[in-house]
Amino acid sequence: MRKKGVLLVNLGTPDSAEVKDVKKYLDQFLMDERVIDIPKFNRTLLVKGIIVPFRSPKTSKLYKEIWDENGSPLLHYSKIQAKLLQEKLGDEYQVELAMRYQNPAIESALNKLKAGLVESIRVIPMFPQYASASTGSVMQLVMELVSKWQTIPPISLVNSFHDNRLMIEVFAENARKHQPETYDHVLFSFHGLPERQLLKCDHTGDYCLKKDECCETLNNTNKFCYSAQGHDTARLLANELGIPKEKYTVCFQSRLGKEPWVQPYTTDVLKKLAAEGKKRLLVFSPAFVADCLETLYEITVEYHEEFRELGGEHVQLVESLNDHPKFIEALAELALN
Ligand SMILES: C=CC1=C(C)c2cc3[nH]c(cc4nc(cc5[nH]c(cc1n2)c(C)c5CCC(=O)O)C(CCC(=O)O)=C4C)c(C)c3C=C
Ligand SMILES: [Fe+2]
Ligand SMILES: [Fe+2]
Repeated sequence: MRKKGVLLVNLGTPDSAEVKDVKKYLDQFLMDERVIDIPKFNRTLLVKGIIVPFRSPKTSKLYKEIWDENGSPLLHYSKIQAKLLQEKLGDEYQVELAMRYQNPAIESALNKLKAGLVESIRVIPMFPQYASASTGSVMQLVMELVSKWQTIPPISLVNSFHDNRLMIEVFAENARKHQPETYDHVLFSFHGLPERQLLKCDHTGDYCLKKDECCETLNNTNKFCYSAQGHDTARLLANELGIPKEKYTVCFQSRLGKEPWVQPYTTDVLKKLAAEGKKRLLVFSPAFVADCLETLYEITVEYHEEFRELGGEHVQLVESLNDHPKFIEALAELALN
């Protein structure tokens, strides 16, 4: 009997925290036309001439802060997720893990599925909210690679799972360990995205960032909008935990460059909350399914220090989905549908 193929794809991480590997990673990542979506000539000058040489030493230092005996947390948890999913789905399935950038490469994972003579392939980009720069990029590369095969099996791609019931339950469960009611305010801090990329997703050209609070409700016009899907995730989590609207803020971190990114920026929100006298913040990072540089360093170290310097006391990260059995169940559901 032929097996069904499942391909989990996360963003990717450098092969090591050393500058040379960080350079390779940033080069491949930021030269992606869906990530830095400007003409190729300008992108090459910007990425190879400025960002990679100047940013890599700094990024390498940050990676060294989170790198442990298991290597990169993102890759470590992704491997565990793939292994647990294989165990859960059993022998009728062949589960492979890939990273969009660096290793394990999508091409080699797809070749393993091809060698396994799978009867179908289900691709799960590991991003709860759809963005062209993450999910879209994974989809494009998978389709490009498979399009060259002689026999193309039935293939299906998960677009997003921002409202996945089990995922919401796991984040809520992880938050309850910290007693959310004891915090002054809750942040749902998503990875940022250039505003330009949000606008490109608006097929009407007249909705996103043109109407007030455009992303705050999810509707037929903005159903694939990263920000609108993020607000939906936050709303579901707040409902699940009984957090009233005035006690939480949706915000966006990790801005790169000088152009406007989706707002409000997490650092501005920290300043506002500190000025209002808030002392203890609970921070969710629901754009990621595993702890990574953005959760373990940017939130846990940088934002914590920044908030304390502003007069606050504590910034507490809600652990990511990582190896939680209920998240593996969520992945199994996504694989089966
Ligand atoms: C939610 C998924 C992600 C989107 C969308 C995304 C967009 C995006 N990212 C950059 C630039 C950088 N991101 C970096 C790290 C990073 N990004 C994501 C996910 C998304 N990025 C993850 C999971 C990580 C961490 C990986 C890890 O190994 O832990 C970095 C590298 C770190 C740094 O130098 O700051 C950059 C750069 C852009 C420009 C962008 C959208 C256009
Ligand atoms: Fe990123
Ligand atoms: Fe919008």
